[in-house]
Parts: sequence; C-alpha cells; structure tokens
Amino acid sequence: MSAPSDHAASCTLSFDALVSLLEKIFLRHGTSTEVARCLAENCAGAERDGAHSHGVFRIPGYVSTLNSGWVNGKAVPVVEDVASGFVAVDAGNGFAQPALAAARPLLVEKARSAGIAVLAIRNSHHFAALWPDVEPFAYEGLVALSVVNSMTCVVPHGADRPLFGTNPIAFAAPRADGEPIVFDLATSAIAHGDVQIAARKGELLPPGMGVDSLGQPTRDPKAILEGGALLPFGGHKGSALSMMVELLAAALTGGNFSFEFDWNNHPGAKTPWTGQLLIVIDPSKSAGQDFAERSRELVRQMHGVGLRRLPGDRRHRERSKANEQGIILDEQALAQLRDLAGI
Ligand SMILES: NC(=O)C1=CN([C@@H]2O[C@H](COP(=O)(O)OP(=O)(O)OC[C@H]3O[C@@H](n4cnc5c(N)ncnc54)[C@H](OP(=O)(O)O)[C@@H]3O)[C@@H](O)[C@H]2O)C=CC1
Ligand SMILES: O=C(O)C1=NCCCC1
Repeated sequence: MSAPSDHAASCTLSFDALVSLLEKIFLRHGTSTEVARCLAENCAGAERDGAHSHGVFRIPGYVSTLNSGWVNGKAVPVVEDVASGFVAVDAGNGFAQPALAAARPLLVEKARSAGIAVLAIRNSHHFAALWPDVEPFAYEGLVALSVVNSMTCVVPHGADRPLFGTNPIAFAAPRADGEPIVFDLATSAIAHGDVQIAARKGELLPPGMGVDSLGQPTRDPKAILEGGALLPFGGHKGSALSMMVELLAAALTGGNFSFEFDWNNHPGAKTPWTGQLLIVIDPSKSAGQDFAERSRELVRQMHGVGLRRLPGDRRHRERSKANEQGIILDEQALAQLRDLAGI
C-alpha cells in the first residue's frame, strides 16, 4: 500500500473511521486494546498528514510481524524512575509508542521541574514516523528531540558495506501564533519506506540514494532492496548524525544497535528491535526570553529572506485538507485493510 495514485479509484474515510479500522486489524492480530489504539492513532495520523511511507502502507508489515511472533503486541511497558532528569522504559519487546505513552507523565513532570529530562526506551520496536512522538510536547510548550535506530541498510560514509539504520531525528519546538516548528528526517538519503514505494510503482530513484549488491551507485529501488544498500544523506555529515543516533538510541538506552538483532528465524518480521531516546526541555526555565516568541521571530526572518516552506508546512496542509474532506485511500488499499480486519 502506498500513496493514493491519481489513477486508481479512491474512497474517503474520516480520521476516526480509519483509526477504528486499523484498531480492528491490530486487535485481530494479537495486540492488547491499549496497543491497538495507540498504533492505530499513530498510523492514521501519518496517513492523514500525507506521511505515506509510514501510514497505512505499513499495516501489512505490522501484521506479518505480529504473526511471526517477533514482537509482543500485548507487552506492558515497565517505567523506571532512574534519576531526577532520567526516565527509562523496558518496552518488553513491544512497540515503542505505548512505552512512550506509559512514561510520558513522569517525563513531563521531570522536564517541568528540572528544566530537562531524558527518556530512554529499550527492548522496543519502532515502525512509524517519528514526528508524532515529539509534536505533542511542543503543543504543551515544551521542546522535544527524539532519535530512533532501525535495521542495517545504510553504508557509513567511506565504508564498503551497510551497518547503520535509516535512523531518523525528529525535533519539535513551540512557536507563538503558529503551529510548532517540527522536522523529522531519516539520516539516510531516503527512507527505506520510500524505496519500497518506488519499487512497487516501478519508479527510478533520484541519483545518490543507494548502491547495488556490488556497491555500485544505482537508481533502481529493487537493486537497493535486493542485496544493495542506502547511503547517508549529505555524505560524512549525515553519516556522523546516523552514528550519533546509534549511540543515543541504542548504547544510551540499552537497546540493540541496528546491526545487533537477527530476525531471520521469524519470517515476516519487519520491525527493527532497537531503542529510542527522547530529550524534553522546558524553555520557560531558560534565560528569560519567551522561547515561543523567539521561534516566531526566527520564522518571520526566514520568511523575510524568501522562504516559502518550513518543515512541517506540507504536513499541516495535508492535515487541514484531511480534516475538512476526509482521508483518501485507494479502493484496493481499503479492501486490503478490510480483509486484514476480517470485515
Ligand atoms: N521508525 C524508523 O525507524 C524510521 C522512520 N522514518 C520516518 O520516515 C519519514 C520520512 O523521512 P524522510 O524521507 O527523511 O523525510 P523527508 O525527506 O520527506 O522530510 C524531512 C523533513 O524535511 C521537511 N521537508 C521536506 N522537503 C522540504 C522542503 N522542500 N522545504 C522545507 N522542508 C522540507 C519535511 O517536512 P514535511 O513533513 O512538512 O514535508 C520533514 O520535516 C519520517 O517521518 C521518519 O521518521 C525514517 C527512517 C526510519
Ligand atoms: O522507512 C524507514 O527507513 C523505516 N521505517 C520504519 C522502520 C524501519 C525503517
């Protein structure tokens, strides 16, 4: 399942209807009600915001992973109050989003009292976009940064073979009189999900995204997926950020590096078994200036030098459109979702 194409017949669903359909799928494939709700809202939110590489396209992968026994869909996260500014969660081989939800109240309490707090999630699976994990903090006036590592498919700059994951970084900050400033980007030249979507559509990738099984540059997404690998974005710079993500999301949390898990005994498993780090800052504790006003001023100046699009603008346009007109899905994709839901 990928972005609705211009040619396929399509249908329109409300956000709530999509959440309820996805919830049925998760429940039918062995998650608890809490996990089903959490993942359904996350995935429907990505679809609503036009983040198609991590919207309903991912549902068959969630299902095959749950069916393979690789992940525990009923895991109950265990929250650990480690220190004044540090919370840890053992996700119990479950999904990262319910682990974040379980630790969130303590994390926010610590960030508001100490000015900054860290959340280290381990033993977790993250198969989604990262912005939904940070954006809500900014709506509460907090600054949030998160990183998560994935599975070996990216060649470190200057190396011969893949080692890193696609390792995204997401950031959210409040802004006066506007939506929070949010960006969310893979540290690979392209997200793995977008390579899969291009392969399915039979499209070539732009140059510089990946290499084939012989290490030669290729624009063919299938050659990248079948024995090839991705490159970091921006050469050595993206590679350094990806290395940082491995350190923060895995070494600091007690989770696996992207190269440390082996899902070969679980055919159908697609979710990386790694870790995730969040840092939450209360800007009201900083040096006296109103942070949200300063964000507004920065954006004003950026617009003043000709900037037309901030990170997050496209998502918010898609969100507004979907809230007014509904979420558009290909009929074929919807039929597949209904089938997976058993309805
Ligand atoms: N769970 C996991 O392990 C992984 C998840 N992912 C997810 O994949 C998704 C896609 O990542 P990626 O392909 O790198 O994202 P993109 O390259 O599409 O976008 C990255 C960021 O840049 C912004 N942006 C894009 N184009 C412009 C532009 N022309 N001007 C200004 N801002 C722009 C986007 O905002 P906007 O959204 O508004 O377009 C977004 O915040 C992310 O949500 C990421 O979290 C990726 C890797 C692994
Ligand atoms: O698109 C990606 O890259 C990934 N998304 C979900 C988890 C695996 C990597």
